[in-house]
Amino acid sequence: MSNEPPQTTPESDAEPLRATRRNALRGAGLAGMLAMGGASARQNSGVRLHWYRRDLRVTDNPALAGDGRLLPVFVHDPTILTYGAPPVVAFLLDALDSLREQYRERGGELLLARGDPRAVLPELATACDADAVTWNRDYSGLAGERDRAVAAALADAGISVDVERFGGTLLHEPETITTDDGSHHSVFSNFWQEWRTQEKAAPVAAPVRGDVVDPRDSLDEERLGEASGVAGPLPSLAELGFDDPEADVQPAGTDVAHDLLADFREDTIYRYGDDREYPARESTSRLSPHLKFGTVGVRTVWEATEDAAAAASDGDARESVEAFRRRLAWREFYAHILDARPDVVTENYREYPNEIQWRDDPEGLRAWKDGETGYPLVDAGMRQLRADAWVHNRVRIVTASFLTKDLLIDWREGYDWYRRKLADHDTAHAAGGWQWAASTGANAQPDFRILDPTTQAEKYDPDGEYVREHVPELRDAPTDAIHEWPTLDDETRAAIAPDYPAPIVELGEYRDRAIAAFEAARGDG
Ligand SMILES: Cc1cc2nc3c(=O)[nH]c(=O)nc-3n(C[C@H](O)[C@H](O)[C@H](O)COP(=O)(O)OP(=O)(O)OC[C@H]3O[C@@H](n4cnc5c(N)ncnc54)[C@H](O)[C@@H]3O)c2cc1C
Repeated sequence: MSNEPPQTTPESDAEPLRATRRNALRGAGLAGMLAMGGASARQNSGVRLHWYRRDLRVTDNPALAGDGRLLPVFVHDPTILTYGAPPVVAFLLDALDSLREQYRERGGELLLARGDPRAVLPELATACDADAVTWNRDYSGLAGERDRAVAAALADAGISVDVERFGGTLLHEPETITTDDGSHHSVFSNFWQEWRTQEKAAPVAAPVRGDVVDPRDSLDEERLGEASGVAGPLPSLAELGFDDPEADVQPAGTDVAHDLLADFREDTIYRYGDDREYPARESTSRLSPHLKFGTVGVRTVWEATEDAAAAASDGDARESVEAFRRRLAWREFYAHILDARPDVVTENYREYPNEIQWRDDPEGLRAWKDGETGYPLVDAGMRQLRADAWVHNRVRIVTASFLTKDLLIDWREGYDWYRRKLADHDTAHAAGGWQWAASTGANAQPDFRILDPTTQAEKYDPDGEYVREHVPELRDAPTDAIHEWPTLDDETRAAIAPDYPAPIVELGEYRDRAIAAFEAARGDG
C-alpha cells in the first residue's frame, strides 16, 4: 500500500443454507403477540422475511429480489451493540429511519425488534408464516457465528423455511478471488489484477408497492405497536444504552448517499487521482459510513464509476476513476482477509519470531487521543476524529503510524479508540488499516519505515489549511511555524501559540527505538 491506504454479488452467488422442518413455534412470545393481532397461520404464504443488518437499502439489494412478498425486519441485537459506540449507532438509527420511510412509501413497514436474533427470528418467521428467511452475508467471525446460530435456531424450532444467504456487500465474494492454492490473497497487487478484470454484476431493482407486505393488513395495529416495538418508534440512543455522540455525525439514508455519489461522480472523481491524498482538498467520496451500513450498494457505486469513465474527457480523468476503483478493491481485499482470518481483529496477521515489545505509555496514549501531541497534523487528525466521526485516509495513516511507531503503542489501542469515535467503523478495514500502519498486517508498510509526521504535513498539507481548520490554537500561526513546530524553541512556541503543546516525543530518538523494537521482533536485533 505504498502511497495508498492501507463491504452485491450476482444472485447466482447466493449460497442457499437450507433449514426445512415443520413449523412448531406458533403462539409464544413475540409470535404470540403478533398472532393475537389477528394473524392466522397460512401455509405457503408467499412471505419472505428479510433480516436487515448492514444492507440498509431497497435498491441494489440482491436478497430482496425473488418470489413472494417481502417482510423486512431489523433486530437490535444486544450482543452486537456491545461492540457499538455513539457515532456508529447514531448513523445506524438515522439509516433505519430512512429505510423505514422507503418501506412506508411502498405500502409496507420495516419491523423493528430487540433481542437475540436466535429467538426473535424464529418467532417472527412463525408469526408471519414465512416461506423463506433471507439475509446478506457479513464477513467477521462474530457475524459468521451469529448467522450459523440463527440458521440452526430456525431449523431447531422446526420452522419450514428456506434460509438464503446473499452477497449484498461486496462486488466479489471471497471464494471467487483466490490464489492458485485456493487461499485468500495477501498481496494487494495480485488481488487487484484479478478483482479489476472480473465481470461486475449490475444493481438489482428495488421492490415496488405490491412486492412488500403491510403487516397491518392482517395484524391489529395497536397490538403490533405493543409487540416489542415491532412497528413502534425507533429506539433512542439512550434506550440502546449510548450517550449522544460528541461528533457531528454525517447524515445517513439512501437519498443522502445517492446525492453524495452523484456529486462525486459528476465532478470530484476526476480530481481524485491528483487530490485524494490532501486532506484539505475534500476530494474523497465520504461514502465510508454508507458503504459500511449499506445505505448505498457497492454495485451502484461501481455503476457510477462506469458512467464516470464513459464521460471522462481524457486519459488523466480515466486514471482518476481507476484510482477510486482501486480503493473499492482495497475495501474487498480487507473483507476477504477478515473472512479468512477472523482473528485479525485482535491478533497480528503477520507473525514475527519474537513478540513486538509495545510500550505501556498512558500519558502518550492520552495525548494522542486528545490531539495534544505537539505534532500538528497528528493532532488535527485526532481532533477531526472527535469532531466529525470521520478522518481523511492520509491522516488516519499518519495518526496510526505515530501511535504504533513513534510512540510504539500497541495498534489494538488505536483500533479501539477509532472504533469508539468513527461513524464508519468497519471491522475489516479498521483491522486492515491499523495492521498496515503497525507493519503487522497483510501487504503492510515495511516495519523499518517510520513516517515522519512533519514531512507528511509539508507534503500533504503544504499550506497548513487542514491543521488550521482542526487546531484552533494554530489558526493564526504562519505556515512555516506549523510545519516546524516540533523543532521550534520554547520561547518561539510561546510567542506564536502559547496554548498549543510542545511535542511529547523527539522524533529521531523515537524512530531509533521503533526500528530497534521491530529488529528485535524479527530476531535481528
Ligand atoms: C488506521 C486506519 C483505520 C481505518 N479504519 C477504517 C474503518 O474503520 N472503516 C472504513 O470504512 N475505512 C477505514 N479505513 C480506510 C479509509 O481511511 C477510509 O475508508 C476512508 O478514509 C473513507 O473515506 P471516503 O469514504 O471519503 O474514502 P474514498 O477515498 O472516497 O474511498 C471510497 C471507499 O473505498 C473504501 N476505502 C477507501 N480507502 C480504503 C482503505 N484504505 N481500506 C479499506 N477501504 C478503503 C471505503 O469504503 C471508502 O468509502 C482506515 C484506514 C486506516 C489507515
